[in-house]
Amino acid sequence: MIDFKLGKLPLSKDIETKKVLKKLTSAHRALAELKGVVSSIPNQNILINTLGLQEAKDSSAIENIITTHDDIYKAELNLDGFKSLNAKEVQNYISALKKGFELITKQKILTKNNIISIQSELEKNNAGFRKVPGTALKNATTGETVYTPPQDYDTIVDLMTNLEQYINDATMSDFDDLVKMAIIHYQFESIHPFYDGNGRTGRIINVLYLVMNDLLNLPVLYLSRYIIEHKIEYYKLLQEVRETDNWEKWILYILDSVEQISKETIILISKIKALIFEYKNLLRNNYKFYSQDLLNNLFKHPYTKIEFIEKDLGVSRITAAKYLNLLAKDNILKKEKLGTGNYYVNIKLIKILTLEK
Ligand SMILES: Nc1ncnc2c1ncn2[C@@H]1O[C@H](COP(=O)(O)OP(=O)(O)OP(=O)(O)O)[C@@H](O)[C@H]1O
Repeated sequence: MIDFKLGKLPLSKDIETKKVLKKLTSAHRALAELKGVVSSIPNQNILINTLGLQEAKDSSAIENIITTHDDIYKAELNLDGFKSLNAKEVQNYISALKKGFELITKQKILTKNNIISIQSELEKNNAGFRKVPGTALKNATTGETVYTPPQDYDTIVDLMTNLEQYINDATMSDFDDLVKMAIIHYQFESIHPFYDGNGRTGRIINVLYLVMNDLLNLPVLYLSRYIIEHKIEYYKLLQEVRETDNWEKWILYILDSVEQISKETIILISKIKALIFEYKNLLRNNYKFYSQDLLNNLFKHPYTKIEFIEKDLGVSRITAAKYLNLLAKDNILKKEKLGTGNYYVNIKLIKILTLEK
């Protein structure tokens, strides 16, 4: 382990090398296209839930909290018959993501306290920044300590205050926003301000930063799947910045993740969009009770239930049950039983979500 002291931002050297500038062009192009595709969906908010659940699953998997799609959609139903601790943790991730989005939408800035609220929603505790020393980052295979983050509470607060400034004050550095996102992620993970949840909170900060800088309107670019697929490199490159000041590779890694995931998400959203239109026509032409709210409900909740319909459509329980049962009878939804309750699966949507790369 090298002796390393984490410095404050901004960086004093220029890290926008030729390779980085070249990669920035293609990453931005893909991201801009994603922003456009998202805007073309009639009710974009459904995507936060549907894609957010995917991300919650992937991001939690990096922390070895493994669930299936079936489990996370079941957990969202909150029915008595289903208990899974891991799925509950995944639910906490999505509420932390939504909370973060709400905070930046309202306040337009991402403060230290916002970050604490996000982590607290994720971990369901109020521990805040680390106060007791002893945290060290270890190599998962050998158990060897690779990096000791700041141990002292005042130092952590000081570095987080500096990071807060860097996140919110664009004049502190004229690097491209995607380069800044990579720097912010490195810096946050290196401060490692919490006892737990630093990785997941850091991944939420990434997407919020994109929204704050108008690179996206909604938090729908999730890098976790890329990180899972390139996990060893992820840890190695973070460590290389520290050990050899090798920023270029780290920045290129993040830019490549933005480009690849943008492209994949464009395909996914396009498929969802086509299915929304298919269902819209199908429902509008065949059911008197068609409404935009009903359509949105079926896409916001890949597994839906009577109470969701009651609430979203403002109808009685009996009416909601009648609608869902009719759609199930016509094979538009699949009715399943869980404990004493029923739920209804949008099978075509599930196919898109689960067959997705
Ligand atoms: N050598 C390193 N340098 C900087 N950051 C590191 C290093 N090794 C790990 N990290 C960061 O620490 C995170 C893990 O921290 P922590 O266990 O608190 O978070 P988590 O959300 O619970 O876990 P995970 O990221 O595995 O989901 C990693 O995701 C990574 O971002």
